[in-house]
Amino acid sequence: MTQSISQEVLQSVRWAGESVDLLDQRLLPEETVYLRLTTPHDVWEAIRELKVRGAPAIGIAAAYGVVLGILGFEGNSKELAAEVRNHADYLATSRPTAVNLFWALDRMKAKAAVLAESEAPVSDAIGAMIAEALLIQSEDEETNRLIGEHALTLFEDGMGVLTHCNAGGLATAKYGTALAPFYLALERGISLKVFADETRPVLQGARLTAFELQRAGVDVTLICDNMAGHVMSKGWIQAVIVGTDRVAANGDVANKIGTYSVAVLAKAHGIPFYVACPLSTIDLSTPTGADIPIEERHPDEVTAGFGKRTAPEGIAVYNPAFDITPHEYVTAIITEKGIVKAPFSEGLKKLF
Ligand SMILES: CSC[C@H]1O[C@H](OP(=O)(O)O)[C@H](O)[C@@H]1O
Repeated sequence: MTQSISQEVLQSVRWAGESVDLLDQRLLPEETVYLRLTTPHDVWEAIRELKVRGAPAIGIAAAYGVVLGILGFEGNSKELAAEVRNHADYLATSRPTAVNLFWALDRMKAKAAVLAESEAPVSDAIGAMIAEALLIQSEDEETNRLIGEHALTLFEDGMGVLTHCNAGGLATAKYGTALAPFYLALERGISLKVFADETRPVLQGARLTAFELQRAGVDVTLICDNMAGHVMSKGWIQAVIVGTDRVAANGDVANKIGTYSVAVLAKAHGIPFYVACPLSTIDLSTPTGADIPIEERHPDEVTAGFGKRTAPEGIAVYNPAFDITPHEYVTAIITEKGIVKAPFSEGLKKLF
């Protein structure tokens, strides 16, 4: 059951003791509404319907979704581990591309397995599972701050930086990945001019990145996706930085649809193209971008987004939510452990 409650802090997701408070990002920027989620299905639906979105935020929400499924569980810790696996496997069906969803769920299953081995009393085991989900969220906050520090070394005062989609605080526990350096730059008096692609069809750039950055006081200019090449040709962009939903072992990057086009334009203009992500988004078990499942979403996102029909009824629609940027177009991958440059296969392995 979900209900709306008011909240001051603009945090994408928060554990509330026996429920999850989740910011309904579909309603931003006009409305700030927190939903109170109480079941794993509530969380599954929130992820599927983009009430919560962004790879790390999805993983955090899913971890809490597992916890919601085991509150009050009666049995032993081995039976609890089986219950955790059931809820995790269900939540894993919500969206296919962001590896953080599976990374977080695997981490919760592994924790439950350790607790089962130790034959911990089930009430202690449930407490430990709650603590693990909270740790996933708190670690992500610190990770993003470190990503921001490393990314900021790549930017100079007065630079124009373009970003695509939303890889900010709303997509993570806090700060964001690609947007983290913008917040740090502001704190340190380094002036960056950010250009945010609106990012059709769901407009995460217009509705979320522009909202987040404007609210923080960052110099941000909103552009339509088809303007990226134009602003680059005018010399207004000295770097591009984006988030990602999954980095393959060879450095190929899955990210919001339109990212590949931006990467090709950046290369054509000799502009560095940076990808910011935590290690939890790097998937060494996926060899290349061709092996990353690309989510296809409902045609209405394209033809009737936000309630206004903008195409004829029944028109054929192709609506992939992500695309793959080959590693050849990536200048560097910025993580909490530092900046990785080509050859990515070697550099990424060394992070672990
Ligand atoms: C920091 S991960 C952000 C990443 O997730 C977004 O996808 P979605 O809004 O569909 O969850 C987009 O690809 C962002 O770059």
